[in-house]
Amino acid sequence: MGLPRFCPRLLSCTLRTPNVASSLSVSTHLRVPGPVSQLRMASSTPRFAEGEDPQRLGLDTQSLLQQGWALDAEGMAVTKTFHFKSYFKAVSFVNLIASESSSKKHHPTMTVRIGSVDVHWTTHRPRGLTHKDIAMAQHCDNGAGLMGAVETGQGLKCGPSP
Ligand SMILES: C[C@H](O)[C@H](O)[C@H]1CNC2=NC(N)=NC(=O)C2=N1
Repeated sequence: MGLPRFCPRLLSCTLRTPNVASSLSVSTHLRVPGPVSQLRMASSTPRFAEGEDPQRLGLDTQSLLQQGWALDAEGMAVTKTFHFKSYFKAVSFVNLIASESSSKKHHPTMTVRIGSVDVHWTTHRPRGLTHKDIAMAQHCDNGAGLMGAVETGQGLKCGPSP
């Protein structure tokens, strides 16, 4: 098995000044589907659902953002990827969250990979971020600690060992 071959066009992109325009052009070289205008960027402003207390939730949301959570493009969801040393730990984490979701009747979208889990919390009705999303995101952070989550880059990865 040989070394990965570099794409000269991609290399020239990454060597340019790292401003927004160049990172967009790198993304198009990496074949992100759809036009550049549809690229999803994280929002910096949370949008809380009707009936929520933005003052209280605002502080809690800022704490989450400092702990590695991000807002989605519309500011209506919080997302985070948790990394694990084994697939079993990743699935156990999913089950832990699933159990709390069932009891609280509030459910995430989760994508399980061999050594990581993407978690996405939003509220569908009323539409936007609610105290339930914030509480469940905090529960995820606690659960990840219990399951031995590791730093980004330290999780199990698919593919041949080096
Ligand atoms: C009736 C039931 O409790 C509701 O449909 C719940 C189910 N789980 C949910 N989960 C999430 N994430 N958002 C919701 O609005 C939601 N609604």
